[in-house]
Amino acid sequence: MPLRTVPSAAVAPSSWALFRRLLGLFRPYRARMALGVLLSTLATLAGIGLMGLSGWFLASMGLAGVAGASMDYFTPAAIIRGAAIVRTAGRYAERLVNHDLTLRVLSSLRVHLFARLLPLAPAGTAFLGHTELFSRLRADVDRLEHAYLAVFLPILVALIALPLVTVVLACYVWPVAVLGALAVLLVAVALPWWLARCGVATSIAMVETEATLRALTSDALLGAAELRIYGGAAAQAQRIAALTAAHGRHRSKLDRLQATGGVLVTLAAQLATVTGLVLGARALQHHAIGPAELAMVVLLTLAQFEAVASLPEAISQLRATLVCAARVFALIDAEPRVADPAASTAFATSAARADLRLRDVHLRYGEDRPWALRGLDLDLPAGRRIAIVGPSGAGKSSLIGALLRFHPIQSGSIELAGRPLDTYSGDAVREMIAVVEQRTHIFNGSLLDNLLIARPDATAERIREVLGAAQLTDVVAGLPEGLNTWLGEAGVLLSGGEARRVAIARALLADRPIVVLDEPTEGLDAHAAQALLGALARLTAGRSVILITHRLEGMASLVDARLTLRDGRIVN
Ligand SMILES: Nc1ncnc2c1ncn2[C@@H]1O[C@H](COP(=O)(O)OP(=O)(O)OP(=O)(O)O)[C@@H](O)[C@H]1O
Repeated sequence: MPLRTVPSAAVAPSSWALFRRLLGLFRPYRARMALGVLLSTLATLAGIGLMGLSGWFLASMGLAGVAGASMDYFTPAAIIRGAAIVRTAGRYAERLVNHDLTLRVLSSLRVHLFARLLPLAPAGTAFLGHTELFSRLRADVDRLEHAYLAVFLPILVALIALPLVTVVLACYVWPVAVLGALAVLLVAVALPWWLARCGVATSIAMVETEATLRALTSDALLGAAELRIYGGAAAQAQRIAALTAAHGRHRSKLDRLQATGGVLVTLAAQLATVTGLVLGARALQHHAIGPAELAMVVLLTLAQFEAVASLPEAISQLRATLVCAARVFALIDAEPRVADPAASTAFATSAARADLRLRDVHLRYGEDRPWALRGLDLDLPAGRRIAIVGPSGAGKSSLIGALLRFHPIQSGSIELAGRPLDTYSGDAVREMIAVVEQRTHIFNGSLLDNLLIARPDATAERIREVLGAAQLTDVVAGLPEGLNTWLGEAGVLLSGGEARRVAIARALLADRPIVVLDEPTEGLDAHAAQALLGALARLTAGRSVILITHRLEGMASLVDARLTLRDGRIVN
């Protein structure tokens, strides 16, 4: 079973453009960002200073002891203690501010992404699938914190802190300062660049493998019953195992690269320190510095690497982060297939005006796909009730999709209340039409939550009324906590027929002038179906009804006329 993965084209925008766009998300939080950078720089400088000062202090104390001289150790000891406190407190505060900032950015990004996704559904999201969308909303967004915390912040801190260290070192032994700066540049720029180059293909492959693995695992869990019935579990498990192994290979290649980076950083730091020691000793010989200052210079040379030590690892992971960013931005940038007009026509909400008129409507799901609707004409004056009867594949669901502005029509016209449908926003159209679909989604919440989606301010009396009309009163009485019973994921506590009735109750509660009923009695026994139809007739009185079905049997009393849909057009 082939699964869609992230197309490599998803990483097409340049890394730099992606990185800049990613950082742009932090712009509204400039003040917090400045505070985070300041605290981080302070903590880093305090750590480096602590090392240098300690070296100087211990060496001075030792020398004073050997020479039998007295020395004021209170002041340097107090400064060292102060630096230690600044380092610890600064690190704590820095974590607090920077992680809080990142979480704020990611949660607002998630909300924004979700808001962008809704208008895309269902036409623009169906091709990706739920797992892929969920994966982008969760895992990809989570990974984006890496760009700020592990890459941008350390680079900025190093850019501010290290020139200061270089200046201090240059005041004592300038060749050590120059050498230290060169070694730090090597570690902070050349090494990460090389590591990123070596890991680029693996990083992309790893993100793609992770996404496919998530999709495959979720598919296997959702289809567990089918896999067991038809014996496909072993093959699915094999596919998951193969992908897990591939993921492991990518991961260990990146880990090896990171480990190599770590070794090279340590090597560069130690080489710089030894060379600093040699150059410092020469300065000592020429009486340019004292012995205690030599200890300070050598330890400062070593300590400055603390500011850049994590960069090679962070930058080697940057590519994977940017791949995730590309996946997230691709969703944000996706244009809805059905665009809302710049200014939506306001509805005169009276049900009496909700005439529907379709002329020569053509709809298909892709240029290479056959027409699902081909020249469909339909008139539904306000308050009229019609049945559209057609075999499977005739275009019944496509008609609903076109009416709700979920799918664009390629030609023809649809008018609602005398105006073209495309002069209304999708939301405005959907405020006029309630639909009970064939495949009803029951949300992971209580029965009451599921009803209130349609009308959050519904009164208890109205809820009782629609429950009665949808033949749900006994079902609710049998639930452990009545209306407040948690229905579980996808309403697992309900039978198919009960879920259908909840959807009907929801549509009735929505109280819209046009009601579309897609196979309302499917899943009900003859007695329950009759009772439901009677209730539907009463409750939909005065509204337009489109009853969509394969067979009208037993439901004819609900409608005034019967139309037949075949091959995408009304044939009688
Ligand atoms: N999202 C989609 N992408 C591509 N093709 C689609 C899509 N939805 C429907 N089709 C195609 O459009 C045609 C009409 O399908 P539609 O679902 O509208 O028929 P239907 O009458 O509702 O069928 P059924 O009664 O089986 O639900 C079919 O050939 C179907 O394969």
